[in-house]
Amino acid sequence: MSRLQHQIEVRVSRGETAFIPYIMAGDGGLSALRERLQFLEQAGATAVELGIPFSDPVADGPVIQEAGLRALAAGTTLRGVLEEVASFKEELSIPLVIMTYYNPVVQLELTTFAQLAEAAGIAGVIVPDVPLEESEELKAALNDVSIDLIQLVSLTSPAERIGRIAEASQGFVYAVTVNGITGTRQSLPDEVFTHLKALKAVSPVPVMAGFGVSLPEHIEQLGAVVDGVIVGSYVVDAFQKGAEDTILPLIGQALARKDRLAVNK
Ligand SMILES: O=P(O)(O)OC[C@@H](O)[C@@H](O)c1c[nH]c2ccccc12
Repeated sequence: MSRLQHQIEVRVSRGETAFIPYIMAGDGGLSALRERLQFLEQAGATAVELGIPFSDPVADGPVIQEAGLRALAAGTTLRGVLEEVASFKEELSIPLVIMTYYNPVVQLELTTFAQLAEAAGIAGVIVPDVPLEESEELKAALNDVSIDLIQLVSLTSPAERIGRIAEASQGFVYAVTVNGITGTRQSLPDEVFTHLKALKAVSPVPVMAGFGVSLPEHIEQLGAVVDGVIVGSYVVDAFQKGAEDTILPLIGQALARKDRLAVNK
């Protein structure tokens, strides 16, 4: 079974909400990566989504875009990140998910990417600009080395498409809770919860909700309907300010057991 799916299910079976922070690889220099990953593992993250900087990040909001620019200025490349992770992977026990646009993958070549990712112990890959219909080749290359290809689903897609995406997704399915770009915000619209429940009901893999999650309340509310949350901009901003301790209350909320009676009903 998928390592990612297993880790998420372990957390959920304990009554927790799975928590996947996103960080931009190479922000703060590639040498900061190892320490940041260790910090997140020790703090209780379920897995980490590791972003690869790219010059044209169409889905990224301003915080992630700026982190990407800093990482690019520091000379960060997809190959460099994977080689760096390979050098310390034994020290980490939580799974890593690479988030990259397709262009850097194509430049590296699909099979080289898959081999380097395998050598780095990567568990899953997210490529937001490869739609389901065009993902076969990428999926085959990754599955050859036992790496999951995670699909993103927009909650406003037709029900039939949502079902197909969840069926095809491996490790978990990434539920995008806002139309638009990444970034923090105050409250989650009501219809998000209705859509998430519908997705959860049809998905054979765990459902992780991301985009705009930045407060403990968001995690409490989302944890009641899905398996976990992904937090990007808040985490990237915290590391950049040297204020990573402000991530701890979010992880604390995710680790707090939900009311078991309610959950088991
Ligand atoms: O930053 P937010 O709103 O917390 O959302 C997570 C997001 O940043 C991360 O998962 C991500 C960064 N870039 C992406 C591009 C597409 C999908 C997802 C992402």
